[in-house]
Amino acid sequence: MAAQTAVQDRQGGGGVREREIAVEQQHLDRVYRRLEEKIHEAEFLMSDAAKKGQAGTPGALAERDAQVYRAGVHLNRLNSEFEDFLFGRIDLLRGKDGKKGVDGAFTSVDPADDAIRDDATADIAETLHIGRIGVLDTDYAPLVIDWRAPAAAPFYRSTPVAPGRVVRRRVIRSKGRRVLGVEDDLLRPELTTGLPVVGDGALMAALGQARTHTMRDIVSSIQAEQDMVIRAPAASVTEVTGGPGTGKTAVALHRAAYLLYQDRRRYSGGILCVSPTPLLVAYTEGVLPSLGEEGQVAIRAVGSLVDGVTADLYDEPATARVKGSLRMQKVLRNAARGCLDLAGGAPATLRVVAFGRRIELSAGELADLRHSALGGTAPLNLLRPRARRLLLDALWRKTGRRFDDAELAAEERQGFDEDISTEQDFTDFLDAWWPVLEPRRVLAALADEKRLARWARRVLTPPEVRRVARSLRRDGATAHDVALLDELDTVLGPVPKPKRREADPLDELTGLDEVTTYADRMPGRRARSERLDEERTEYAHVIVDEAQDLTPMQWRMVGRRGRTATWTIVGDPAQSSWSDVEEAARARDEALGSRPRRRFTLTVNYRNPAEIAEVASTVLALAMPGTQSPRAVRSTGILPRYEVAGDDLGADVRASAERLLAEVDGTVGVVVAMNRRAQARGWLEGLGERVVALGSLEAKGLEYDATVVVAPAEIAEESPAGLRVLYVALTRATQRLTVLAGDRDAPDPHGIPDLLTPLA
Ligand SMILES: Nc1ncnc2c1ncn2[C@@H]1O[C@H](COP(=O)(O)OP(=O)(O)OP(=O)(O)O)[C@@H](O)[C@H]1O
Repeated sequence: MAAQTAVQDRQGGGGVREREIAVEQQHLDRVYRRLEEKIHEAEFLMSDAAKKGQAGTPGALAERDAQVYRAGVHLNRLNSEFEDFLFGRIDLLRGKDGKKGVDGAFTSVDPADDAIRDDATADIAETLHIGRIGVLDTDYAPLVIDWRAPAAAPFYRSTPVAPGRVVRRRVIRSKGRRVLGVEDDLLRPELTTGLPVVGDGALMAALGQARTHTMRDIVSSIQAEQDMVIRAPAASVTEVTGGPGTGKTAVALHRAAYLLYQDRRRYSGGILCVSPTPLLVAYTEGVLPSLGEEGQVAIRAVGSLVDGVTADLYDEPATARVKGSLRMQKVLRNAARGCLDLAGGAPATLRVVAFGRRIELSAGELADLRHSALGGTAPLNLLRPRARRLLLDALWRKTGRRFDDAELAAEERQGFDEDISTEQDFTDFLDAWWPVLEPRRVLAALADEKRLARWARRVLTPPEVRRVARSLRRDGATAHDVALLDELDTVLGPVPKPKRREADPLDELTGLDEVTTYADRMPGRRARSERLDEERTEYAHVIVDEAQDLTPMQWRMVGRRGRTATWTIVGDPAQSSWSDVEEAARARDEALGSRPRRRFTLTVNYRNPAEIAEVASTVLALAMPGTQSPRAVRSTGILPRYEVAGDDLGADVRASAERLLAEVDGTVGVVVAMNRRAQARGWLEGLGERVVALGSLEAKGLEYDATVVVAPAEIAEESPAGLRVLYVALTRATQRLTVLAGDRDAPDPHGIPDLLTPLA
């Protein structure tokens, strides 16, 4: 019966949709009335706190700060204009144990034994609305359940196969205070409950929407296998693999929001999310604020993990391979030591005057001293005091002074040390002989091929040396250089800072760990929050997106930021642009140590229609034979278009892009080989903001309504991992794909390049 009702309503039976929208509107109105009351309460608390500001005793001030903090956070969240503050509803059968949890909802997942009568009728015992934050009514009944609360889990987890207590799942679409639509999924179609069912389900509605240049959250349509990952306990390492479009990035970001909700105090230590490119950071960084979370999560490109450096260049694949390999550790250690000699200006000998006569350390003696100072593994800048001491010891020995009385000897020695070490000649010598080294200076020194060859002897081959030196002579840095700088930071140790200025009174004001969102937004405190962000080098949780692309040296860099952290790592080996997959896997193991890992696999492709996924899978079969493609969740009936470029590649690319712009409402991405990036931008000039040109490596993680993949063979031949990079390029479109064969492709009579032709 109910199933029949559903069918009728999906076919647009009467005013059911309008009636159901009106029902949800009523609920939303009630929620907003309650929110307004709570905003007034929070405002009252704020002004009350301001009055206490005049009280003056330390206890009152601390209480005031805590109160201002709490009220501010609250007010901020309430005032945020969420496009769809309330987005879900579940109608449930009576639960097994009839117990309620702290959020006011029944806790049992399973229906009571007698919840369903013999004639397959049942009553709805509980209706829960799900939203971005929880709201309780004056009588503590839940008006809205936070999507991360345990009571909201069935909204995401229930499936027709395992529905639990859920009879109907509804996604509510609203804008501001207006409900615009509802989409229902009936999870127990066999039951008669009298619930109307409207629409075709929320997932398909979400997937069909036009894309913009920023990622949307998926909070209203998270699927069961994704929910398992999002809510997995934060123990040690959570590893998620899955093909393109399976929601790995989305899931990782929602997990960050979930972890903060679960244990805000623990994660006040910060969550770091590492992304492969600045483009992917820009694409994803709006998701957490839309989930009501910001402040505690830093999303950074792997090339922006070291303060003061931004990677704005790319390395050729062969250079990246060398710079990313673990062999660079040895080269950098040699270089750091070598740089002690390079600083220049240190006289060959050290001469000082003591006790009225000259004393001198010869070049040979100095070399021995340096050798013994360097024994051990401490960072070079931290060895400077030791080097200074060894110099003073050696000079003292040269004075030939002997004392029978130990106390007198110690006194004399102390006087000697003070005299010598304040002498200009000695301090100048020390600065030149054991200079304080900065990572950038050492890295710059590697640009000299002869020097690098010396430091890399028996570690890198001559062609490798040439490549690395040449790449470092450019102005700017790559994401691989940033990992080298970070390694050097460890090899060299901290650069002694000039004396600290007076303590900032704000440092004392916020004893609370959760300085956070509210404090960040207070005018005048911005500078402090930025400073905190800069100073934070260790995090409580580290998320690595596109983990398959981190080089061993980058793993070391990221690993240093999460020594005591829990981890979420998402990636897909089939999309790796790193040529030595095994070396990267070893480095990952080293970064993660022996922490236990919990593994998940996502299996459904939500991005590409089946028609596009099929083309991509032919390339996957070449790139990683035997790898399973994820199952595309929908099909559009629109086949990829194949074209063959003529003499003017640029004009053909532009024409393809123009055609796609006319066919889709949202974005168009044009993917070219890395060395054509600038050229491609020129081809698309004037076509507007909906279209972008991307180098193959820049396309990682992004998506567009439509894409043009230009000259597949060029992309595939760019590097040893080229076929995997091409696989990435082919999996970016949500609706339409055009493949434009170039010079190096061998298209068949239908224009299909040989690389994209299924193997016989
Ligand atoms: N449950 C869902 N509901 C709605 N949209 C979803 C869902 N899961 C994923 N998507 C959408 O599918 C697209 C792909 O998601 P995402 O970028 O997170 O995938 P990915 O696995 O990281 O892909 P890739 O490996 O290609 O980078 C996004 O547009 C995302 O919003």
